[in-house]
Amino acid sequence: MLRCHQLRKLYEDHLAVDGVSFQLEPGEIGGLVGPNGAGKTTTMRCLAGLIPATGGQLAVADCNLADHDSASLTELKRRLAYVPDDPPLFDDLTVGQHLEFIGRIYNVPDRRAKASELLEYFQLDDKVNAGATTLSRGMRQKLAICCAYLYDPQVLLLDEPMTGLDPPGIRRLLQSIRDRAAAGATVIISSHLLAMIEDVCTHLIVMQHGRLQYFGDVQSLRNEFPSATSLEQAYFEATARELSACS
Ligand SMILES: Nc1ncnc2c1ncn2[C@@H]1O[C@H](COP(=O)(O)OP(=O)(O)OP(=O)(O)O)[C@@H](O)[C@H]1O
Repeated sequence: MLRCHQLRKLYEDHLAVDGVSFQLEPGEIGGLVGPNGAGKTTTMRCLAGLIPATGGQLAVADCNLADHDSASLTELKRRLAYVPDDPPLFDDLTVGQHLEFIGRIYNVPDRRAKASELLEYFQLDDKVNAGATTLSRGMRQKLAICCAYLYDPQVLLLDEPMTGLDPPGIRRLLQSIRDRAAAGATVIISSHLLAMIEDVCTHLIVMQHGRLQYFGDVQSLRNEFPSATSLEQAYFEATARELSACS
């Protein structure tokens, strides 16, 4: 379960996230969308416990992040995976060594078999001995996703996960997200590729200028924007509402 209540994040004098609230249950997939600078990555980083929130209450995978204390953060790390849009890898490790390392620190049973399965699924099996610095952009992204999946986190936060992926890679990633949710994970996927996430999301979280413009399940979205025939159209209507309210 993931609960974000009145989240605020101030960077010095810039209010990047301003009172954002939403909630997702196990099995639900939230599409986090909004223009550049809307506060999506900041929200994800707060939910992942990487940066402290300035205000609000965050409960992620049964960990209360209000105090940002180290015990909660350690427990959260066991239960959550955050894949940033430009995942940091270890330059000195090969693909296989990345998975071996993550498997060891998370104490994953059958880590070798799981790692092989993931590498095969994401068509990285022929790169098992390749150094991280020799990978293409899309391969780096796939490896980071394999590392995240290896320990079966309860909550997955994927920031622009399709960046650099080829069409088969995107298709496999989206199917894997559906499968993870069907197995009980809670997932947030942030993306500008609205047409691609449309079929996978159960909920939509629209942010703009740090504020929540819309949160609800896909059915409510259809009721809220009855004339919109696609997620993209609903997105434009949701983000235009604020502009018209300001003018
Ligand atoms: N470390 C930081 N210090 C100061 N301001 C920051 C910092 N990180 C982000 N910001 C600002 O906070 C706002 C939200 O940034 P954020 O990266 O969360 O947006 P985003 O919705 O993820 O954007 P994009 O779609 O471009 O990735 C922006 O105005 C950005 O300039």
